Amino acid sequence: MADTFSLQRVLETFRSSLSEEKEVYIKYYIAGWQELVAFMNSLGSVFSFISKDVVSKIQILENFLSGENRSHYVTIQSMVRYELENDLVDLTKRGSHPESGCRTLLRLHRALRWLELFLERLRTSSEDSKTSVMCSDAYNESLAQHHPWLIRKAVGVAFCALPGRDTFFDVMNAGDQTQVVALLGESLPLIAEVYQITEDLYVKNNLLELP
Ligand SMILES: CCCCCCCC/C=C\CCCCCCCC(=O)N[C@@H](COP(=O)(O)O)[C@H](O)/C=C/CCCCCCCCCCCCC
Repeated sequence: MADTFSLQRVLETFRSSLSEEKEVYIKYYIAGWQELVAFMNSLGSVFSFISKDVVSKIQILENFLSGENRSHYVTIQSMVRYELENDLVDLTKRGSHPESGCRTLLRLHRALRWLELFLERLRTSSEDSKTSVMCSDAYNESLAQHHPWLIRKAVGVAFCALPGRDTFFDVMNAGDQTQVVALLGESLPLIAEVYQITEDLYVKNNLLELP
């Protein structure tokens, strides 16, 4: 991974994650998250409890990708099929498969919705918009529904430490603000498509509430 964050690279990894048949390659999906985590780490230690959680989930998926059953973990679709057909998912309460690929990816999938909502707010924001407000509105509309009170409070504190809008535009390394807005406009439909394909798959298999 390169030293500096680049929104273009995030866009490319999510673009690579979509196959011609509209399946989602896990390898590129987690590569996109790795880029985002690198960005979050650069924001300071107040975010480390969040990045540790994402890194541990990426690690679980990477272990599947390199493990003996790796041929079943090429796409999210093949993973869901394999884990369900072989009873490898705890469906109602955590039991013998507490860290299945399906439940682990579901956590990142919910976070992808947060990212989509946040970036859309950033794209349409004005100069005096606050990143903490955009971030927390996007969070309340998505991930917060799945987090207990304590996590919601800790996340709220972390949001107060976010840099301002101009810094966000700068770190995206995509040129001036007009160019960043254009790139966000290009990235968002792609992120939304990856999100929707995964969402439809999870709905179809009744997997949206995995413990
Ligand atoms: C300029 C570039 C655009 C913005 C780049 C943003 C980079 C963000 C990178 C990562 C986002 C956070 C992803 C969070 C995943 C959370 C997964 C989750 O829900 N985990 C909880 C449930 O897991 P289990 O216990 O069931 O295994 C876990 O309990 C959560 C722990 C930590 C709190 C997670 C809070 C998420 C807040 C999302 C906003 C992040 C703000 C980052 C600011 C840029």
